[in-house]
Amino acid sequence: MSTLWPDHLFLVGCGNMAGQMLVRWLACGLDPARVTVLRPSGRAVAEGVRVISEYPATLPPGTTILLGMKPYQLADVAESLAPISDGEARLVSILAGTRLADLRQHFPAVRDIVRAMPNLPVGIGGGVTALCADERTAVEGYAAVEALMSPLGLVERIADEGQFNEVTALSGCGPAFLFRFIDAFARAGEAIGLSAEQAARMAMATVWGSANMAKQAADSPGVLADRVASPGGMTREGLNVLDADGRLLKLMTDTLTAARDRGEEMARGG
Ligand SMILES: NC(=O)c1ccc[n+]([C@@H]2O[C@H](COP(=O)([O-])OP(=O)(O)OC[C@H]3O[C@@H](n4cnc5c(N)ncnc54)[C@H](OP(=O)(O)O)[C@@H]3O)[C@@H](O)[C@H]2O)c1
Ligand code: PRO
Repeated sequence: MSTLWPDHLFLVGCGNMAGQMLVRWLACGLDPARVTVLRPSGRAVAEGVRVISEYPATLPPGTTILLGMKPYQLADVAESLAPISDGEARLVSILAGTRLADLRQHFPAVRDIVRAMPNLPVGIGGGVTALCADERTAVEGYAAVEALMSPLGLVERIADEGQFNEVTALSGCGPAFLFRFIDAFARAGEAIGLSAEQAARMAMATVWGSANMAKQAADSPGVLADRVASPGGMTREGLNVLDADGRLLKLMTDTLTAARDRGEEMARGG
């Protein structure tokens, strides 16, 4: 896997999201000596990884920078980071709602800039990472970032950056929606009379088994749902509730629309 890794990886921020990416990279063989994390708290990250809270005077040659702080901090971070980021550095941003054009404006000297949207399950190699680059980014630079993301799970190139907020709503925010679903599923089990612990255990195992089965099956999830439902049986009555007036589909569409629209507001500086 050694060809996956940049000569040096410089993480700006290492919280929930970038932290999970780093966990997976280290588990897959990235040498911690090749990693520097800049975080204001200076809190340790992992054995062998250097943590700093002030910007260095220079970055090592062949550095890939990962922007993993909050989107609104871009201007502040760029003020210190852009002067030490030359054309040899490669920049990857996971900042939600932050366009390639904004990144280019803040880092004019950097040639290879890739916008990425990972999600939290990357930490166990079961994530989704969407990528997008503009024409100024070299083909090899884009491919190198794609290779770096490959141990994290599914990697999808998005040709049209205009779809990046839709992608973020689906896969970037998606784990939150699914965690909420699992929680509600378990609590509904409790509401109809099961113990909280047993309902939580059984809901989780049901979701896990169904997701894995759906991933392997030749048939679509829609067909699989019908296969659970015996004519005139219990499942059909339940599905009728989810399906009435397209209720579940409408709920999910409204959820993704709200998340997508927030990304558009953020891109406008909101
Ligand atoms: N959470 C997700 O599921 C997810 C998914 C995709 C993309 N994202 C994107 O990932 C980014 C981080 O989100 P998160 O959920 O990981 O947030 P988080 O857990 O709050 O992490 C933010 C990180 O930024 C660091 N930081 C704070 N101020 C900084 C500064 N001035 N300069 C440099 N670093 C600074 C923090 O340092 P300390 O550790 O020292 O406090 C922390 O490590 C956001 O841009 C978000 O849009 C998040
Ligand atoms: N977390 C980020 C947010 O909530 C983006 C995807 C997941 O803005």
